[in-house]
Amino acid sequence: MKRRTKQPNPVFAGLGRLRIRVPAIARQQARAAIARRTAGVTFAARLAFENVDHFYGDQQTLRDVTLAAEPGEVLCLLGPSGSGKTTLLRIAAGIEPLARGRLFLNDREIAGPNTHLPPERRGIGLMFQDFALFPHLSILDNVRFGLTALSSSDSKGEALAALERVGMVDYAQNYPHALSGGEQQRVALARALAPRPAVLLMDEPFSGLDSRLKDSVRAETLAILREARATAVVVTHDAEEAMRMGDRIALLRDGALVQLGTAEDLYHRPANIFAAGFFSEINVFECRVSGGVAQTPVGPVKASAFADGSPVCVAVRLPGIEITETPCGVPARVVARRFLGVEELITLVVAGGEKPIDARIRAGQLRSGARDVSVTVNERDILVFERNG
Ligand SMILES: Nc1ncnc2c1ncn2[C@@H]1O[C@H](COP(=O)(O)OP(=O)(O)OP(=O)(O)O)[C@@H](O)[C@H]1O
Repeated sequence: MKRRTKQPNPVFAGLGRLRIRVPAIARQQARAAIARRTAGVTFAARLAFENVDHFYGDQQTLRDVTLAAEPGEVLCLLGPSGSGKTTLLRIAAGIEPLARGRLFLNDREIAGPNTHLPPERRGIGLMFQDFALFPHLSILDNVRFGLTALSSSDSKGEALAALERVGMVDYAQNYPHALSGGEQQRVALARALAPRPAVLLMDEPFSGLDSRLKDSVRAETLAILREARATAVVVTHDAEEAMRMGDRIALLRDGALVQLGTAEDLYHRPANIFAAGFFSEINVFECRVSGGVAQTPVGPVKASAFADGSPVCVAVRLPGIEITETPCGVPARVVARRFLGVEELITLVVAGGEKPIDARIRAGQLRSGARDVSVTVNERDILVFERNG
């Protein structure tokens, strides 16, 4: 059972979204504060994990994880549920101890066998999945919460500047329950960025938003992170979100790092079949190599890097399968079609294949009623892996 130290969700009291105008003087203060601070630039740092292990009781949660977020970069931690993404963030924030390994902020060790810098001294900001705004505090006071080291007027100026940056300064006197999910997300971002953390950690920051709002809020958040030049580590389980946001992506599975690279690296050169399947829909065929070729139900595939007799997995991306009624490839029969708008999902049985395969084609490309077809495969959509890789 998970225990997380999250603040309670704001209470939605069903009140209308009343926008309480802040005085013009407050907006001027906010703009002046931004101008003084060269657009609220943070001092981005490098956050590095070295050989980190972690356990919850007997269960090993992280296994020898080594990775770093470079200054000013957005690094996405991607992986299925339970792969250890949140645990890695909690270790970085200092709210979870590590069992082995070291954590560095620039060259300074902040956690290790003999070191544990408390969370409040790390200069690392944490933004939770549910935004964790305090329902009893105004938006302004929510953002001022992390600025207690400043004088009252400075903290007000900084908080207003942070709200101005996310386009929420006019809501400063409102309370969280009167804001939409997207507005709350922006306030949470302002609160996390206001103390100018060296690194900002974000745990599934868009998961509470509906899919339409998600795209725009994600784009805005990315723009704000870029403007603030913050180093950000963003947790997500959605590969497309990681590709949209991350300068680089760290893919985790069962607490271990599978691959670290750009979206292009992970899509075009996945380290194994798991990474390939995480970034695209694939058909998988298990076969043995003979004479540098793997014989699959959709035809022979070049596998010259593998010795004769090697067991391999051949992954074929769904859009890489071409279907025509002209007999020119492997004979197949259409057994199901699903219209998806721009595309169509086609399920086929291929002569000699044990199980049906899927293809994604442009909608309308294949005559309705087409049954006996030919299948060819685009070489760039084929990936071959060692069977146990
Ligand atoms: N407080 C806890 N006590 C015991 N086990 C925990 C605790 N928190 C997490 N776990 C377990 O540790 C493993 C990793 O959890 P973690 O939350 O880091 O994964 P995650 O990749 O963030 O998953 P999700 O995407 O579902 O949030 C899981 O098996 C989870 O059940």
